[in-house]
Amino acid sequence: MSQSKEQRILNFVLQNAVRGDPCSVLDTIDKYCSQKEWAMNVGDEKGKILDKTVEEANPSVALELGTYCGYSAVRISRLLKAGARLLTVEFNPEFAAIAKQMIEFAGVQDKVKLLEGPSQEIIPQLKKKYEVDTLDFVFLDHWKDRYKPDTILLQECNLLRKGSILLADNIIFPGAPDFLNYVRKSPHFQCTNYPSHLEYMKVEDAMEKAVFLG
Ligand SMILES: O=C(NCCc1nnc(-c2ccc3[nH]cnc3c2)[nH]1)c1cc(-c2ccc(F)cc2)cc(O)c1O
Ligand SMILES: [Mg+2]
Repeated sequence: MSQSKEQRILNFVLQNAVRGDPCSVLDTIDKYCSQKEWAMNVGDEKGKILDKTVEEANPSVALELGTYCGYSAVRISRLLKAGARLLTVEFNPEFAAIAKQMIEFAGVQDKVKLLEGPSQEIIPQLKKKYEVDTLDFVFLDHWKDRYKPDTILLQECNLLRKGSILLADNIIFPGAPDFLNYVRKSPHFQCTNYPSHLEYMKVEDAMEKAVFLG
């Protein structure tokens, strides 16, 4: 059976990156996906916006929706303080299996918990099953039509507190228009737009930060 693109990305990392070095893993994925095969990692340009937002949040508990190959899970967890943790949700079992190996190779497995399943099922379990009180940071990078319903679900489950920071990828391409409309019109969010480009391409994209006001 021919290998998947995601398996080829993982193999390239296993053969070319430095085990236990998150930056080397990120650089190696970016090298492969810019030179050989495009893939939907957040990439280095938007990754720098992600870095700044994670540093601003300095989260004890962070949530990522949409693990994919684990690029942003490695990117986020490399910045977490001692004792802090990232919960990352992946729906696709093949992606989850690749991400698990990527996270372990990067050496950040002690900071990351990979949860397999649909976000709408996992979010309501976070408090009781995963011992979450509230989330300090949320990175939305999963199916774009899930951003708005999952943001509403996070509020309904009392998982956000005054100052919780949400960062959403792909605001322009593929786009998440209902989410953007919702957070920008809501009195409960203070929004900031960060123009950028689609990973590994010259195509316009953007990220949106939405701070929960309580
Ligand atoms: O679809 C994307 N990302 C989503 C992957 C995912 N990985 N995991 C999930 C999940 C996880 C739990 C879920 N629970 C319920 N749905 C779920 C979906 N979704 C995506 C697509 C593009 C893109 C750009 C240009 C193109 F021409 C084609 C594509 C760019 C990006 O930066 C993306 O992030
Ligand atoms: Mg994305």
